[in-house]
Amino acid sequence: MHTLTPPSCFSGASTHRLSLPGPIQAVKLKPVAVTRVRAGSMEPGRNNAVTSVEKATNIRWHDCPIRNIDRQNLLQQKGCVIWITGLSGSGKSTLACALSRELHYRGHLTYVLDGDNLRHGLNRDLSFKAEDRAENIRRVGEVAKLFADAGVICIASLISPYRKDRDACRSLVPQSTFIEVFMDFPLEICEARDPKGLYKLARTGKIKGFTGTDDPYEPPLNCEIVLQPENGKCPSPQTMAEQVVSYLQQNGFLHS
Ligand SMILES: Nc1ncnc2c1ncn2[C@@H]1O[C@H](COP(=O)(O)OS(=O)(=O)O)[C@@H](OP(=O)(O)O)[C@H]1O
Ligand SMILES: Nc1ncnc2c1ncn2[C@@H]1O[C@H](COP(=O)(O)OP(=O)(O)O)[C@@H](O)[C@H]1O
Repeated sequence: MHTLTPPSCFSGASTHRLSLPGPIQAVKLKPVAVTRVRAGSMEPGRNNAVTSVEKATNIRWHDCPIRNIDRQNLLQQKGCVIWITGLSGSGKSTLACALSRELHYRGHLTYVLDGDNLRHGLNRDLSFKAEDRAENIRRVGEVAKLFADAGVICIASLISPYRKDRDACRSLVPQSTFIEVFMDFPLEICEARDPKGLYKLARTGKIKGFTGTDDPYEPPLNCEIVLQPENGKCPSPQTMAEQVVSYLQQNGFLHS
């Protein structure tokens, strides 16, 4: 059982008192100026729901008295983004689940953002061309940032083939809270697994632009954790999950 400490932003600040919810007062909203994207600027063939979005201006950040540090104290952990990248079939989803389970059993709150799953909803409008992959990664990076800010250990598992897209996600969160994990397993291993039969379809030309066969994958140059075969054998998902948990422990993400 944790003791609730007052939110950090309240200490010594008599003007900042936590008030109990009272009657809701009507707030008169000022009109928000919008910049409309001209119809002519819409890209044909692309999802115009994205390109025609009205960009709001005159918007201000609204701070909330309960902050990240307060949520961290409550959860006894430091929110972070564990970004698992690698080829299809390299074991990203398997590791994400093993890690989530391992941390959950140790009493930590996690959430998995899996590329395949998100393409059923949030990212259902995106294809696999480079700009859509970039948008896919950008959106997941933003969602992961919110989870981490909520104090959650957010595990994102996506191919995320482009270095600049991954680096852009890294830059969204406080330094050291983005932990990039590279599934450094050669194409031959991933292709031999081929659990969804996608490599086979790609090799026979039935899928175009498949990562690793006819689309690029840029390995990280300087990531936090590299997982590789050992003595020609792939470590078990449990062993790899424990390696990531050790990193989290050693770097102060797990308070208890
Ligand atoms: N052309 C092409 N290239 C790569 N992958 C493909 C493609 N078409 C479909 N799939 C399936 O989509 C899954 C990858 O989705 P991601 O969102 O992780 O991809 S990306 O990060 O935007 O590159 C990927 O899942 P994983 O096998 O789990 O990686 C594939 O099952
Ligand atoms: N460490 C591992 N050792 C052996 N097989 C694995 C390992 N990790 C994953 N697999 C198997 O490899 C296949 C691909 O794993 P998956 O997690 O779906 O990869 P990805 O999400 O990168 O596409 C699955 O059939 C899975 O059971």
